[in-house]
This record gives sequence, C-alpha cells and structure tokens, in this order.
Amino acid sequence: MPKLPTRLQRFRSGSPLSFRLLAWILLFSSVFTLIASAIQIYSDYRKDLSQIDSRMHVVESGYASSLARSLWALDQKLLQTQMEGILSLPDIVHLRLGIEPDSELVMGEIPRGSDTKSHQFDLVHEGEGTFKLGELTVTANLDRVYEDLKVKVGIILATQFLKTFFVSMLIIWVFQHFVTRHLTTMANYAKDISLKNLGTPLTLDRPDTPSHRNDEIGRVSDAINQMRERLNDDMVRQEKDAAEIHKFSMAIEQSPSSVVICDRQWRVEFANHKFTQLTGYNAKAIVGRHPGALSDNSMEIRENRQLWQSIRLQVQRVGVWQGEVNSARRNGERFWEQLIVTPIKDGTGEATGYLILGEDISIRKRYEQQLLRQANYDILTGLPNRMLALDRLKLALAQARREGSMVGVMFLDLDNFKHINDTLGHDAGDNLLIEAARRISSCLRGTSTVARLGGDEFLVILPGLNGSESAAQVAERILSNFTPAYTLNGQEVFVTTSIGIAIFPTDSDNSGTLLQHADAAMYQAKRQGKSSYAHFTPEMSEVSHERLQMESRMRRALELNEFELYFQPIVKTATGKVHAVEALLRWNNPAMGMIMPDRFIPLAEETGLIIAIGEWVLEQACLAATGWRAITGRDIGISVNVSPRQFRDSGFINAVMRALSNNDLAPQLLELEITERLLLDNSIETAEILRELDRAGIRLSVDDFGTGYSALSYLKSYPFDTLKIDRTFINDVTKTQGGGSLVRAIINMAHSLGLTIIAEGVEEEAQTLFLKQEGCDMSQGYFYSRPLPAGEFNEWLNTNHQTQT
Ligand SMILES: Nc1nc2c(ncn2[C@@H]2O[C@@H]3COP(=O)(O)O[C@H]4[C@@H](O)[C@H](n5cnc6c(=O)[nH]c(N)nc65)O[C@@H]4COP(=O)(O)O[C@H]3[C@H]2O)c(=O)[nH]1
Repeated sequence: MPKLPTRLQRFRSGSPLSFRLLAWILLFSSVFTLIASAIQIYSDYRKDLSQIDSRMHVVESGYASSLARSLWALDQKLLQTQMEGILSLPDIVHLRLGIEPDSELVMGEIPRGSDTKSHQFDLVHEGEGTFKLGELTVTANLDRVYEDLKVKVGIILATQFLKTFFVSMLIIWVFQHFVTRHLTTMANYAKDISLKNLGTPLTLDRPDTPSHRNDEIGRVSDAINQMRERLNDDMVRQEKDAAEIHKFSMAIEQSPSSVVICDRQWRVEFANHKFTQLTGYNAKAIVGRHPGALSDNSMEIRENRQLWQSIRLQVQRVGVWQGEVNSARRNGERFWEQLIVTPIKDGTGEATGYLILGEDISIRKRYEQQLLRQANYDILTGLPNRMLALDRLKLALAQARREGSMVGVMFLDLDNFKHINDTLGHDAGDNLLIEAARRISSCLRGTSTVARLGGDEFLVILPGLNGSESAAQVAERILSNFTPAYTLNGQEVFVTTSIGIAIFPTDSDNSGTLLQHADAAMYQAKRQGKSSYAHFTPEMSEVSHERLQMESRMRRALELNEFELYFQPIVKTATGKVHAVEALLRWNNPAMGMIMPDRFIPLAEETGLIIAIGEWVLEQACLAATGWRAITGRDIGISVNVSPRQFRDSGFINAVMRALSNNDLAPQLLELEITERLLLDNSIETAEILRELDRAGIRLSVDDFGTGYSALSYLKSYPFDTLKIDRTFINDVTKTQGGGSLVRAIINMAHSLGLTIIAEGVEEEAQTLFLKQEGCDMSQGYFYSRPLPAGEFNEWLNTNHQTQT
C-alpha cells in the first residue's frame, strides 16, 4: 500500500478532532445559514410580490377614473394610450378590459407556463348616479420575481458557505494551534513514555508564561510532568529496593551457613546453595516439603517428627530454638549440624514464616569426641582413665546403695614396671602396659570396669558382688593371668602385680575412702611379697592418719609463713619474650619438706582451707606483679590458679578486688585460671561470677584444657580470654601425628572464638617450632624456665628482658 505523506498522515492520525470539529461547524453553520437565507429569500420574495400588488393598486388608483372617463367618452384612442401606459409598467404583461355590456379590449400577452398574478377592478362613471362601465383585469408576470429569487438564493448560499468555511477554518486553525497540537504532543509523550525516558520532561511548543502555565493545557502538562516525576522517584526507589533485595538474596545464597526459609505452615519456600551442598537435596525439589521430612526414608521421617515438634513448640513459645542435630544427607550419610530456628515476623509481630540456619559442625564434633575420649580414656591402653573410673565408681556405689549390693574396688600396681621401663626402654614399658591391660580385662565381666589411673596403676570396679570372696576370686584370676611371660623387645619377661581390695559398704561407703583403702591394701599386698592380693583391714588406715596430720599442719602453715609462691614465665611463642607469669604455690614444711600443690591442694579444698590460702596467693601474686614493672619497665601480667571451692565462695570476688586495690594493680594484668571441670555443673552462679569478674576487667582463662569437659561449645557461653592447652597434648605434638593435628585444631578453633592460646608444659625446642608454625600465641614450660622462687625469677626476668630488648 502506498505510504501517505508524513504531514498528511500526521494530520489524519493526529487531528481527528479538527476534522470532526470542522464537520460539525460546517454542518451547523450550513443549517443555520440555510435557514437564515431561506428566511431572507422568502421575505425578499414576499416583498417583490407585495411590490407587484401595490403596483396593481397604483394602477387601480391612478388609472381607474381616467380609464372610466375615456370609456364614458368612448375615446378609444385615449383608452388605448392609457392601457399601453399601464402595460409599460414593470411586470404588467396583460390587460383585459371588459366593456358593458359584452365587449372587451385585450392588450399584452400571458407567457405560456409562467406564474402570473392578476388584479381586477371596476370602471364606474359617477354622475347623477353610479354606472358600471366595465372592469379591467391587470395580469403581472412573476418570472422576474422568480429570477431575482434564484440569483439571490445563489448569491446568499455562496457567500454564506464561503463565510462559514473560512470562519470554520479560522476556528480550526486557532484550535489546532492553541489546543490540538499540544494535546497531540501530550498524547505522543504519554504513548512513548517508558522507564527508559522517565528523566525527560514533557515540553510544549509555546512560551512558558504564567498564563500558559495556568490554563488547562498548562495544568494537564504539569500534571503529566508530576506523574512522570512520581514514576521516576518510584522507579529510583524500586531500583534501589531491587538492588538491596538482590544484595540480600545474593548474601543468603552465598552464605557460608545453610539457609532455609519456610512458610507459616513450615513448608520449605527457599533453600540456599550451601544447604544443597551440605545435605545433597536440590533446593527446588524440596520446595513445599517439611524441613523434617525431606528424606524418602520413612524411619528417618519418624525420627525427625518428634524433634521438629519440639522445635515448633519452642519457637512458638520462646521465639527461637537452637541446638546441635545429627542430620542425614540425601545419600544417608550422617553429619552434625548446629541449627538456629527463628520466626520471620511482619510489622505487626505476626510470624509469616520461619528461618532455619544451619552450620556443619561435624569437624568440631569429631574433635570434641576425640577430646572427650582423651579426657576420659587412656590413650595408650584405651581403658577409662582416672576421671571416668571415678565417675563409674560413684555410679556403681549409687546403684549398690539402691539395690543393697556390694561393690569391690581393686587397686593394681605392676611390681617391677619401673625396672623394665629403665632397662628395656619406654616402648617396651608401653607394650607391657597394653598387654597388662588386656590380661586384666580378660578376667572381668561386662559390668565391671578396668581403668588405668596413671603410670603402672590400674583400678578395677566390680559392681553387684555377693561377698568379698567373689572379689578375691577375680584377684586370683588376674594373678594367674599374669603368670605367662611377656615378650618385650624379643625378650621373655615375667611381670607380677599386687592387688589391694576394698569392699563397699563393708570398708567404707564413700568412693574417696574406698580408693584410699584399696590403695593401702595394695601396699600391704606388696609388703606381703609380690604377686599377691590383700583385703583392706582397719589397721591399714595409717594413710588416713597421715592425712589428718597434714590437715592440722596445713591449718598452721599460713601463720607460720610456710607457703611460698614460685613463678613461671609465660612467653610469646613467636619471640620468646615474657608476656605474663604464673604463680605456683609451694608449701615448705619443716617436717615434710617441700610439698607440691598436687599433694596438698585437694586436701585444702576438702577442708575449706583453700579459701584463706587462695586469698594469700592472690595478695602475694599481685604484690609480685607490681615489682616486675621496675625490672622490665613494662606491664607484665600475673596468672593465679583458682580452685572450684575458692571460686564458689561468696567472698571470692571481694578478695580479688581487694588484692588488686591493695597493690594498686590494673585488673587487666590479673588473669584467673579456672579448670574446665569447674564449668561441668553449668550453673547460673558460675556464669554470673565469671561475668562479674569479666565486667571488672579481669582476664579469665581455661586451665588444663582437654582434661575435663573437652567441649568447645561451652567456651562460647562464658567470657573467657585465654585457653591453656594441657601439657599432655603438647607432649604428643612431636610424638604422634594425631597429637599435632589435635593441637592444630584446638588452636584454630580457639582463635575462631577470639581466644588467646597458651601451650602448657613446653619442654622441647621441637615443640616450640611446631607451636610457632601453628600460630600458638603463648607458651609456658620447662623449655623456657621451671617455676622459680621470687628472687631467682627476678634474675631470670632481668636476663630475659635484656636479651629480648
Ligand atoms: N612436666 C612439666 N610440668 C610443667 C612444665 N611447665 C610447668 N609445669 C608444671 O605444670 C603445672 C602448671 O600449673 P597448672 O596446670 O595450673 O596446675 C597447677 C594448679 O592446678 C595447682 N596449683 C598450683 N598453685 C596453685 C594455687 O596457688 N592455687 C590453686 N588452687 N591451685 C594451684 O597445682 C597444679 C600443679 O602445680 P605445679 O606442681 O606447680 O605444676 C605446674 C608446673 O610446675 C613442663 O614443662 N613440664
């Protein structure tokens, strides 16, 4: 189809209003013009007709008497002249003179087919009476009137049409110029407006004057521009919101934690990439399913049902659920994850869905289990260690009390172990211990426990005994099991054991005393000659006597000034520069000699003397710390051991604060070492005391980490600054491969919790190199210095200070 010229196209498509307007104006004005013209023509026509009428009357009035006279006088010539005179008048075309009685005179002619108009009047003679002489009929031709009428109609129609046309054109031009073209601009602008050109305002092709701004076009264009600005603002806001939503959704998608969002009915709506990575479930495939019922395994779903029911209840009640869950991946593999479940609330506080955050803690769990094993089991023999054995003994006693049964406790010690160790070497000693453990275990029932207490000491717990003879039978079995030779380093070696037996409830009803009694009985068995067993008898309680003696001496030790603090430096692993010092208590008793804390602290704890002794240690330790500034010119912190009983004493916090203020020591320079066993009870009071100390600015450290609780999760709940790795772990780092990786894992995890790490018991250079490499912050041990009395320590400090600066 041929294209229309652009202007025409624009006119057609852009100005239908002008067209319609023109049509309507033309129609209306034509109708009005026609009506007006018709009225005018008709009135002209009427005027012409009345002119003819009046002309006829003029003829009557002007010629009637003269024609009557001519007729009376029978003056034909005059009559004819007069009639010709009438015929010469405009439009008069025919005269008929009827003469009485029956003649007539006709003049003129009536054109055929023409419209005529006639007028008749009588000719009378007025004398002595009135005589009618005849009558004259005057006929006028209306053709001229009609001709005039036609011409007029033509002229009027033409002029009216032209006038109307031009006025319409003018109106249209005015309308087009002032209105329609702007409307077209606005229409095109509105048609073309899109998110891309929202920045371009609508401008009209007319001056921007106040009057223009206030007219209807100005107001409409202003409204369009305001609408554009609002849309623009909305779009900018929307783009910002979209960018933020995009950022958040990317953050959730790339989050290192797994994220699942559920609707109000706990149906999965979204799961991120990490979730798929962790569980193996495709995020899209699980949409609409319950997070506890993703698996096709009905057993698993049943297992999960109870868990998710309690999660749902707690989230509804408390607003959050968190815990460690042993979950299953899609391929059935189990893994540990830490879950946090919270509701997603709207502005009114209504839950619109639920957020489930998950973190894979399998590695941490593995290490925790490893630590737990290390804390409870002897690595060499795989038997329970002292801690676990004591727990089991307590359980066995509790059960025996309930059931009214007996429990046998046996202490075993290998008779010539030290000799074998010294002559055949440690490896042979280790092999001997492993084999001895196997031989003891093989004599026992499933309910019995055999544990290694340390060195060559073993403990056997025999629950549910009928009488002491049963214990004796077990002892005999063990002794006979020891008879065959051991092959160590290719040599046959004979090893015997001595066994001490104490029975609950006959010999004692508490675990500590039972152990002491079994120990005393074992010494008796040794005295009897090796490879024998002995039952406890009251005469053997010499040991308890010793204990009483020690207690009464300890009560006076403070007054007699028998306690002394030794100091051991804690150095920065990277540089060897002293950072802090640990205060270690010694007891110099004239009768007993120098007594190490392991021997007297448990007794001090039991008797409560630890509270007074602990206060003395705090005071002395703070005093010593203030002196080190003078030697080194810098602050050196002091670490003080706190035992559980001392820690829980109501005056403990005051004693700490007093020691600090008496010696004018900044709280940040004091670090209190707390064994992780103290945290075992997980009590609110413990947490409260720790928080109060932390608020006071005092540093807190976990001592002997790995020997007690061994769970890293609790560290998050308490305000600890430092973690001291127990020396048994450090001892292993260069000896076993697993030992190194365990210490590495502890260091990394402690660092991730923001804790400073101190390695205890560093004895060898190889250990320092390992610790340096693993980024262990501080080290302490004989490699740097043994614990030293104050005077010697000051000398050591001076030397360290000079070599390090
Ligand atoms: N094998 C070896 N041992 C090393 C090495 N470096 C340091 N040690 C020893 O390891 C122990 C470290 O102290 P701890 O773990 O707090 O363990 C302390 C602490 O729990 C407790 N203790 C010491 N002083 C006090 C005190 O004033 N109050 C309380 N409540 N307990 C104390 O007694 C425990 C034993 O103290 P000590 O016999 O002085 O034993 C100290 C120290 O002499 C090393 O390289 N190799």
